[in-house]
Amino acid sequence: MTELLTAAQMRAIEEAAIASGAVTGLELMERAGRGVVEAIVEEWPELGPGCRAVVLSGPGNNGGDGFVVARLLWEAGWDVEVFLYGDASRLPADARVNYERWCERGEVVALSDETLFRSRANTSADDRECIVIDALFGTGLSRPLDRDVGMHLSGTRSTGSFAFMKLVAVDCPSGVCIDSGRVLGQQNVPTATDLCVTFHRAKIGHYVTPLVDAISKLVIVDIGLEEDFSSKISRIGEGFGSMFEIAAQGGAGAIREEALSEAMHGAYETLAERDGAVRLLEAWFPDELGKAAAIGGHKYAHGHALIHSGGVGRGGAARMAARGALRIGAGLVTVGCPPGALQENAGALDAVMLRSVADGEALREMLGDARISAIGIGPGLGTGAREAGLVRAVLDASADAKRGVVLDADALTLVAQDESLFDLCRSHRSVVMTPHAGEFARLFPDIAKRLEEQPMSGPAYSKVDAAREAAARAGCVVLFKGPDTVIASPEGHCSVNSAAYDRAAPWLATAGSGDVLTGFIAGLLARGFGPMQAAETAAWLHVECALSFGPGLIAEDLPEELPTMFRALGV
Ligand SMILES: NC(=O)C1=CN([C@@H]2O[C@H](COP(=O)(O)OP(=O)(O)OC[C@H]3O[C@@H](n4cnc5c(N)ncnc54)[C@H](OP(=O)(O)O)[C@@H]3O)[C@@H](O)[C@H]2O)[C@@H](O)CC1
Ligand SMILES: [K+]
Repeated sequence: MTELLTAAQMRAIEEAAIASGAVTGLELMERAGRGVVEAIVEEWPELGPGCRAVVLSGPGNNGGDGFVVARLLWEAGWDVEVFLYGDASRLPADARVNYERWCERGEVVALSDETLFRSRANTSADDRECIVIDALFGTGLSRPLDRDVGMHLSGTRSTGSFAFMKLVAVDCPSGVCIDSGRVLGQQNVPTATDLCVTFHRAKIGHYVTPLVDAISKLVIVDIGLEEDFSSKISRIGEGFGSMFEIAAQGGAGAIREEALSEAMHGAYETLAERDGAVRLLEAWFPDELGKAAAIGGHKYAHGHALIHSGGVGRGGAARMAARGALRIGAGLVTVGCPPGALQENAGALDAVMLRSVADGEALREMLGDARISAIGIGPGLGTGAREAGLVRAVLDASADAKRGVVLDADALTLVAQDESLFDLCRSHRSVVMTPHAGEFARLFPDIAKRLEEQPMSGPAYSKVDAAREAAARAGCVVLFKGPDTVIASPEGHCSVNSAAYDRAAPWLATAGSGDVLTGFIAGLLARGFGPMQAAETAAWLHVECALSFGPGLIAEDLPEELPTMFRALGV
């Protein structure tokens, strides 16, 4: 599990590293540029001397990285053209040094339609492979791109004149706010990018839509910023300014590392409770899985999950959820259904038990059994008055009990329709809501609207912000679904479970896969996992199971893949 950074956190890490005297900005820029070139060579080993590169550099340090890339490719025998958007005399110091180093080797052309067109015209008479390096803007983008710059960038993409064109973004595709993954201004889709090379750590925007959908491959280059040092700072967030002031008082000239770490420690202590970090659930294994598996004894020691089903002909979703809850390790799982659906369910269930539950009253009575340690309700449920009564009973009868509840699908629609149910969620200690985008908009219409508004300045409001705000408002863990699932707790803890890049599993978008996720969460809640932990672990395993099974997956395969996963994980 790693932390995703914001642009401000990344800047703070770089500034602190430079201020500590451990490294200079120029060295970091050299390492960044070298990292981009190495990533290009690794991605396209067939390219090399004689190939063409068009470098688009911007007015800040992202442009500086571009000049380094230009020089290193040129030294490797590539045919390099460099365009600058902005005024060379106003480049920041390190970018300026690299601009001058490039000028000893080649020309810098002012970026315009006309100059770029001339380059393209050359290319069309020339069928050599070409790489375009987007080093216009990185983490310093503060406002929308001028229309013409946006056109230059998307123009390189849409032109037919490049024989073999690959677009490589330095740090991030230009025009995107890296905190949110959203484009500033009117153009609302980031330019499709073949390879994005970022530095030290991925940023939040790399893992959420729309940016995550626009990048084919993300490479993270280690530019030597020390791990421990940065993990402390990334937690500090906004406290960094004052921390730096404290540290600066500690010495004349260069800030000593001891003073810095002391100041960091102080700031960390003050801000630890807020924990603004966003975790990426990738290549991650929750220790709790192993610990919980080690509990021996009676089946009740592993919890009892109740999954509530809809009426006749609507029970498949609950049965799949129940199978998920059982496979993930709940000691017992019961499907509760209306009396009329008993026969249908009985014919389709074996290890999962079955109970007839007529209405909310009957459910309340059943929940007098404190051994029922988790409930999943919503998939295939229906949205009538009887079903609203069931959801009310679940929330009422579980608020004081140590019982986790997962609300999904129709249960979320019912909560969105009835403020008194929403209030019950707020007063409950362990509810997990699992909305997809449509359900999210029904539950939190104003938040969804804010997420849709086109941002004009950064940092823009992101899916992470939306999930956090929703969780705080609902007093529940909110698992906001998608290939970029964001999970947030009311206390502000937040993680992203990505199904992108190396974990892309498009076949997971199959009917019923969300129902299985509900079952996974309910099963883990039954086993005693806390709501955040259950949601994170279930979401992570859900993608792992899909990756392990591969294409052709249907929802029923997901629970059946868990034993393979557990064996691979050594659980
Ligand atoms: N720091 C380090 O040590 C390292 C940094 N590294 C690299 O630096 C990058 C960050 O550099 P950066 O902070 O200079 O920001 P960058 O994205 O180049 O742009 C800032 C400039 O653009 C301007 N500007 C903004 N929006 C604009 C717009 N819409 N249209 C026009 N202008 C606009 C803005 O002007 P202003 O907003 O101040 O008016 C400012 O002049 C980072 O992504 C990474 O690639 C690596 O080398 C590793 C070491
Ligand atoms: K860029």
